[in-house]
Amino acid sequence: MGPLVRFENVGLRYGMGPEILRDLTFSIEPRSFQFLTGPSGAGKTTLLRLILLSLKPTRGLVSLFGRDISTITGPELSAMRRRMGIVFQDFRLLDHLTTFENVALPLRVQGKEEAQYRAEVVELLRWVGLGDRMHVLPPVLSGGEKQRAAIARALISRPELLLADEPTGNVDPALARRLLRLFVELNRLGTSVIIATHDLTLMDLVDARRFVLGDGRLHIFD
Ligand SMILES: Nc1ncnc2c1ncn2[C@@H]1O[C@H](COP(=O)(O)OP(=O)(O)OP(=O)(O)O)[C@@H](O)[C@H]1O
Repeated sequence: MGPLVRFENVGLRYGMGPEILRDLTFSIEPRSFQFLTGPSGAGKTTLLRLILLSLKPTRGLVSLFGRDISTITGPELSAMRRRMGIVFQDFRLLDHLTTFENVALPLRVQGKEEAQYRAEVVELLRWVGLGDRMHVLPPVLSGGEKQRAAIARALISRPELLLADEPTGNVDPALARRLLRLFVELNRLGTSVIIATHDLTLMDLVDARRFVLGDGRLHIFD
Protein backbone atom coordinates (compact mmCIF):
# COMPACT_ATOMS: atom_id res chain seq x y z
CA MET A 1 0.00 0.00 0.00
CA GLY A 2 1.28 3.49 -0.90
CA PRO A 3 1.24 6.56 1.33
CA LEU A 4 -2.08 7.83 2.72
CA VAL A 5 -1.08 11.41 1.96
CA ARG A 6 1.40 12.69 -0.60
CA PHE A 7 2.31 16.37 -1.17
CA GLU A 8 4.58 17.43 -4.04
CA ASN A 9 5.77 21.03 -4.23
CA VAL A 10 2.55 22.26 -2.67
CA GLY A 11 2.03 25.99 -2.20
CA LEU A 12 -0.90 27.79 -0.58
CA ARG A 13 -1.90 31.42 -0.41
CA TYR A 14 -5.20 32.86 0.81
CA GLY A 15 -6.64 35.13 -1.90
CA MET A 16 -4.05 37.67 -2.97
CA GLY A 17 -2.12 37.34 0.29
CA PRO A 18 1.44 36.07 0.73
CA GLU A 19 2.30 32.42 0.22
CA ILE A 20 1.68 30.80 3.64
CA LEU A 21 3.08 27.40 2.63
CA ARG A 22 5.83 26.97 0.02
CA ASP A 23 7.11 23.89 -1.77
CA LEU A 24 5.87 21.30 0.70
CA THR A 25 6.92 17.78 -0.26
CA PHE A 26 6.23 14.87 2.11
CA SER A 27 4.35 11.60 2.57
CA ILE A 28 2.28 10.23 5.43
CA GLU A 29 2.66 6.47 5.54
CA PRO A 30 0.08 3.99 6.83
CA ARG A 31 0.38 3.34 10.60
CA SER A 32 2.73 6.30 11.13
CA PHE A 33 2.72 8.86 13.95
CA GLN A 34 3.82 12.47 13.53
CA PHE A 35 3.65 15.74 15.37
CA LEU A 36 3.19 18.99 13.46
CA THR A 37 4.64 22.05 15.16
CA GLY A 38 5.90 25.56 14.55
CA PRO A 39 5.15 29.05 15.85
CA SER A 40 1.66 30.52 15.98
CA GLY A 41 0.60 31.53 12.47
CA ALA A 42 3.17 29.24 10.80
CA GLY A 43 0.42 27.41 8.94
CA LYS A 44 -0.32 24.25 10.95
CA THR A 45 -4.10 24.58 10.67
CA THR A 46 -3.70 25.50 6.99
CA LEU A 47 -1.70 22.31 6.36
CA LEU A 48 -4.30 20.17 8.16
CA ARG A 49 -7.06 21.82 6.08
CA LEU A 50 -5.19 20.92 2.89
CA ILE A 51 -5.04 17.28 4.01
CA LEU A 52 -8.72 17.13 4.92
CA LEU A 53 -9.57 18.75 1.59
CA SER A 54 -11.25 21.83 3.01
CA LEU A 55 -8.64 23.93 1.11
CA LYS A 56 -7.23 23.46 -2.37
CA PRO A 57 -3.53 24.05 -2.96
CA THR A 58 -2.60 27.11 -5.01
CA ARG A 59 0.01 24.98 -6.74
CA GLY A 60 1.53 21.52 -6.54
CA LEU A 61 0.04 18.06 -6.22
CA VAL A 62 -1.93 16.58 -3.31
CA SER A 63 -2.89 12.90 -3.27
CA LEU A 64 -5.02 11.30 -0.62
CA PHE A 65 -5.51 7.54 -0.25
CA GLY A 66 -3.65 7.12 -3.54
CA ARG A 67 -5.83 9.52 -5.53
CA ASP A 68 -4.86 12.87 -7.05
CA ILE A 69 -7.38 15.16 -5.34
CA SER A 70 -7.72 17.45 -8.38
CA THR A 71 -9.56 14.58 -10.14
CA ILE A 72 -12.06 13.50 -7.46
CA THR A 73 -15.80 14.17 -7.39
CA GLY A 74 -18.05 15.34 -4.55
CA PRO A 75 -19.27 11.88 -3.47
CA GLU A 76 -15.70 10.54 -3.53
CA LEU A 77 -14.63 13.44 -1.37
CA SER A 78 -17.30 12.58 1.22
CA ALA A 79 -16.15 8.95 1.19
CA MET A 80 -12.55 10.06 1.78
CA ARG A 81 -13.58 12.26 4.71
CA ARG A 82 -15.25 9.27 6.34
CA ARG A 83 -11.87 7.53 6.36
CA MET A 84 -10.47 10.37 8.48
CA GLY A 85 -11.04 11.37 12.09
CA ILE A 86 -10.67 15.08 12.73
CA VAL A 87 -10.31 17.00 15.98
CA PHE A 88 -10.90 20.65 15.16
CA GLN A 89 -9.39 23.43 17.23
CA ASP A 90 -12.93 24.79 17.80
CA PHE A 91 -14.37 21.26 18.43
CA ARG A 92 -17.43 21.58 16.10
CA LEU A 93 -19.76 19.52 18.25
CA LEU A 94 -23.41 19.53 17.25
CA ASP A 95 -25.21 21.51 19.93
CA HIS A 96 -28.58 19.76 19.55
CA LEU A 97 -27.11 16.30 20.15
CA THR A 98 -25.97 14.98 23.55
CA THR A 99 -22.32 14.21 24.21
CA PHE A 100 -23.10 10.51 23.72
CA GLU A 101 -24.88 11.18 20.41
CA ASN A 102 -22.06 13.41 19.17
CA VAL A 103 -19.48 10.72 19.85
CA ALA A 104 -21.68 7.99 18.34
CA LEU A 105 -22.38 10.00 15.18
CA PRO A 106 -19.59 8.56 12.97
CA LEU A 107 -20.89 5.05 13.75
CA ARG A 108 -24.48 6.02 12.99
CA VAL A 109 -23.32 7.50 9.69
CA GLN A 110 -21.81 4.07 8.93
CA GLY A 111 -25.29 2.61 9.39
CA LYS A 112 -24.67 0.90 12.74
CA GLU A 113 -27.43 0.39 15.32
CA GLU A 114 -27.14 1.81 18.82
CA ALA A 115 -27.28 -1.69 20.34
CA GLN A 116 -24.06 -2.53 18.48
CA TYR A 117 -22.02 0.46 19.60
CA ARG A 118 -23.56 1.65 22.86
CA ALA A 119 -21.12 -0.14 25.20
CA GLU A 120 -18.10 0.96 23.16
CA VAL A 121 -19.14 4.62 23.16
CA VAL A 122 -19.83 4.54 26.91
CA GLU A 123 -16.45 2.95 27.58
CA LEU A 124 -14.58 5.59 25.56
CA LEU A 125 -16.56 8.41 27.22
CA ARG A 126 -15.62 7.01 30.63
CA TRP A 127 -11.99 6.75 29.58
CA VAL A 128 -11.85 10.43 28.66
CA GLY A 129 -13.61 11.32 31.92
CA LEU A 130 -17.01 12.17 30.46
CA GLY A 131 -18.93 9.23 31.93
CA ASP A 132 -21.19 11.54 33.92
CA ARG A 133 -21.56 14.11 31.11
CA MET A 134 -22.90 11.70 28.48
CA HIS A 135 -26.47 12.93 28.46
CA VAL A 136 -25.89 16.68 28.44
CA LEU A 137 -25.72 18.98 25.43
CA PRO A 138 -22.36 20.53 24.41
CA PRO A 139 -23.28 24.11 25.36
CA VAL A 140 -23.11 23.18 29.06
CA LEU A 141 -19.70 21.46 28.76
CA SER A 142 -16.47 23.22 29.76
CA GLY A 143 -13.81 23.88 27.11
CA GLY A 144 -11.78 20.87 28.22
CA GLU A 145 -14.88 18.65 28.27
CA LYS A 146 -15.81 19.72 24.73
CA GLN A 147 -12.28 18.96 23.62
CA ARG A 148 -12.46 15.46 25.09
CA ALA A 149 -15.83 14.86 23.41
CA ALA A 150 -14.34 16.01 20.08
CA ILE A 151 -11.41 13.62 20.54
CA ALA A 152 -13.71 10.71 21.41
CA ARG A 153 -15.81 11.40 18.30
CA ALA A 154 -12.71 11.42 16.08
CA LEU A 155 -11.41 8.13 17.52
CA ILE A 156 -14.57 6.07 17.85
CA SER A 157 -14.65 4.74 14.28
CA ARG A 158 -10.90 3.89 14.25
CA PRO A 159 -10.25 5.93 11.10
CA GLU A 160 -7.30 5.25 8.79
CA LEU A 161 -6.02 8.79 9.31
CA LEU A 162 -6.47 10.98 12.37
CA LEU A 163 -5.82 14.73 12.23
CA ALA A 164 -5.88 16.65 15.50
CA ASP A 165 -5.40 20.41 15.82
CA GLU A 166 -4.10 21.29 19.32
CA PRO A 167 -6.06 18.41 20.86
CA THR A 168 -4.71 19.03 24.35
CA GLY A 169 -4.83 22.82 24.32
CA ASN A 170 -7.67 23.06 26.83
CA VAL A 171 -6.77 20.43 29.42
CA ASP A 172 -4.28 20.19 32.29
CA PRO A 173 -0.95 18.36 31.80
CA ALA A 174 -2.08 15.11 33.47
CA LEU A 175 -5.15 14.87 31.26
CA ALA A 176 -3.08 15.82 28.20
CA ARG A 177 -0.84 12.80 28.86
CA ARG A 178 -3.87 10.56 29.25
CA LEU A 179 -5.33 11.78 25.95
CA LEU A 180 -1.97 11.32 24.22
CA ARG A 181 -2.09 7.67 25.32
CA LEU A 182 -5.38 7.33 23.44
CA PHE A 183 -3.75 8.61 20.25
CA VAL A 184 -0.80 6.25 20.73
CA GLU A 185 -3.15 3.30 21.29
CA LEU A 186 -5.15 4.20 18.17
CA ASN A 187 -1.89 4.33 16.22
CA ARG A 188 -0.94 0.90 17.59
CA LEU A 189 -4.24 -0.41 16.19
CA GLY A 190 -3.27 0.86 12.72
CA THR A 191 -4.31 4.51 12.39
CA SER A 192 -1.88 7.13 11.05
CA VAL A 193 -1.87 10.07 13.42
CA ILE A 194 -0.96 13.72 12.86
CA ILE A 195 -1.10 15.94 15.94
CA ALA A 196 -0.58 19.70 15.61
CA THR A 197 0.73 21.08 18.90
CA HIS A 198 2.89 23.72 20.55
CA ASP A 199 3.45 21.51 23.57
CA LEU A 200 7.10 20.40 23.65
CA THR A 201 6.72 18.33 26.82
CA LEU A 202 3.90 16.40 25.15
CA MET A 203 6.02 15.76 22.04
CA ASP A 204 8.87 14.49 24.21
CA LEU A 205 6.61 11.68 25.48
CA VAL A 206 6.42 9.92 22.10
CA ASP A 207 9.25 8.88 19.84
CA ALA A 208 7.67 10.19 16.64
CA ARG A 209 8.51 12.09 13.50
CA ARG A 210 8.27 15.89 13.84
CA PHE A 211 7.08 18.17 11.08
CA VAL A 212 8.22 21.72 11.85
CA LEU A 213 6.75 24.65 9.91
CA GLY A 214 8.57 27.97 9.74
CA ASP A 215 8.71 30.73 7.13
CA GLY A 216 6.38 28.76 4.89
CA ARG A 217 8.73 25.78 4.73
CA LEU A 218 8.42 22.32 6.24
CA HIS A 219 11.34 20.66 7.99
CA ILE A 220 11.04 17.00 8.88
CA PHE A 221 12.91 15.43 11.81
CA ASP A 222 12.78 11.64 11.91
N1 LIG B 1 -9.03 32.07 5.89
C1 LIG B 1 -7.90 32.79 5.91
N2 LIG B 1 -7.76 33.88 5.12
C2 LIG B 1 -6.62 34.60 5.11
N3 LIG B 1 -5.55 34.31 5.85
C3 LIG B 1 -5.62 33.24 6.66
C4 LIG B 1 -6.79 32.43 6.73
N4 LIG B 1 -6.57 31.43 7.62
C5 LIG B 1 -5.32 31.61 8.08
N5 LIG B 1 -4.74 32.69 7.51
C6 LIG B 1 -3.36 33.16 7.75
O1 LIG B 1 -2.48 32.11 7.41
C7 LIG B 1 -1.39 32.04 8.33
C8 LIG B 1 -1.31 30.65 8.92
O2 LIG B 1 -2.45 30.42 9.76
P1 LIG B 1 -2.73 29.04 10.48
O3 LIG B 1 -4.00 29.17 11.23
O4 LIG B 1 -2.61 27.95 9.49
O5 LIG B 1 -1.48 28.98 11.47
P2 LIG B 1 -1.22 28.02 12.75
O6 LIG B 1 0.19 27.59 12.64
O7 LIG B 1 -2.28 26.97 12.80
O8 LIG B 1 -1.42 29.03 13.95
P3 LIG B 1 -1.85 28.78 15.49
O9 LIG B 1 -0.75 27.97 16.11
O10 LIG B 1 -1.92 30.16 16.04
O11 LIG B 1 -3.19 28.07 15.46
C9 LIG B 1 -1.62 33.15 9.35
O12 LIG B 1 -0.85 34.26 8.96
C10 LIG B 1 -3.10 33.45 9.22
O13 LIG B 1 -3.36 34.79 9.52
